[in-house]
Amino acid sequence: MTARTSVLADTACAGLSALVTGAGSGIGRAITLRLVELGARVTGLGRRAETLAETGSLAADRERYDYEVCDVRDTEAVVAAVGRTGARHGLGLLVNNAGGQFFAPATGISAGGWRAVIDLNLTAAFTVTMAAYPFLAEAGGSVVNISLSGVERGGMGMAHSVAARSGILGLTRTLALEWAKDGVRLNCVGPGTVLTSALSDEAGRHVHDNLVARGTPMRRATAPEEVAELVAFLAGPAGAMMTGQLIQIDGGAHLGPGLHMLPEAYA
Ligand SMILES: CCCCCCC/C=C/C(=O)SCCNC(=O)CCNC(=O)[C@H](O)C(C)(C)COP(=O)(O)OP(=O)(O)OC[C@H]1O[C@@H](n2cnc3c(N)ncnc32)[C@H](O)[C@@H]1OP(=O)(O)O
Ligand SMILES: NC(=O)C1=CN([C@@H]2O[C@H](COP(=O)(O)OP(=O)(O)OC[C@H]3O[C@@H](n4cnc5c(N)ncnc54)[C@H](OP(=O)(O)O)[C@@H]3O)[C@@H](O)[C@H]2O)C=CC1
Repeated sequence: MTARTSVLADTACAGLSALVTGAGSGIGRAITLRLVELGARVTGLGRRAETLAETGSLAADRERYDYEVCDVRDTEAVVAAVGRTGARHGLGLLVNNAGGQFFAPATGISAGGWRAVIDLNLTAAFTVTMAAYPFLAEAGGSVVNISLSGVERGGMGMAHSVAARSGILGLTRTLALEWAKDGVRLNCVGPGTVLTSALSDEAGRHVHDNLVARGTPMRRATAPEEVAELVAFLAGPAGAMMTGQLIQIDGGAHLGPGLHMLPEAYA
């Protein structure tokens, strides 16, 4: 079965100003393109100008997209980029999507490797969210943090990343409580296997042979556009009473054998 992803009204995000980290590829690009298509204006963040610009060339309306080159692990750069974006356009939605990790058993993760993944997947999201807060509070906006399917059960080969994303879940729920008074909502979306080139490059055949065929009860990958539709839903009026949630979009992977990055998990 293939994915039918476009279910929202054409103007579902009209008037929304959004910031998407990692907008130059994969899931972040799909989210950006869908938000623009639904009427939002989006600033993309990432380290590579070329890929960020390419996202703009694919957008339904290039006038409603711009980008900032910024390493989200660089606090000063984040504060400046988010400040410029908020001052220019306001901020009704932040999507913390930039992230990633290498796959290794915990015994293969050095102190430096641990730090790199925690910095990218936990600390950077905290930094971006804090920089965005004044603008989100002004707009009564929301945050969507891109997490992992099965983050609450664990995943072999992902100790650093699961630890970071579990931290994000705790942060999401705590800020959902603290910022409800400002009308700011925060949610997590946990994709299962999404066939982006980043994943294929890192995991090769393991993706189809194990993650999809054995780890996913519905036996297919999640399309990036399906993740994008869910993010748009959460950002718009239909999501107005949803906060502090983790929504898994993974074909049931978190209920079945789960997704693991060490092939021995499926032996
Ligand atoms: C609950 C389970 C769910 C499972 C399903 C979820 C499937 C998930 C899919 C995805 O996330 S798709 C995206 C996949 N692609 C990526 O994730 C690639 C992204 N990688 C990166 O962004 C970077 O490699 C990094 C991980 C952020 C590291 O970047 P950095 O520039 O900081 O790296 P380095 O300076 O090169 O190295 C820092 C440190 O890390 C060690 N290291 C790097 N790679 C490996 C490796 N393959 N194995 C072991 N260690 C590694 C490196 O040696 C350095 O450590 P020290 O030398 O300082 O000790
Ligand atoms: N693909 C999958 O199956 C799944 C993915 N995820 C998560 O979804 C998110 C997107 O993944 P996916 O689209 O597959 O992967 P990609 O590698 O395509 O996307 C990651 C994006 O983040 C950006 N990025 C990485 N590091 C930094 C940084 N330090 N500063 C700014 N931007 C950065 C990259 O751009 P640039 O290099 O230009 O900076 C890139 O555009 C990640 O958090 C990933 O872990 C979760 C579950 C499953």
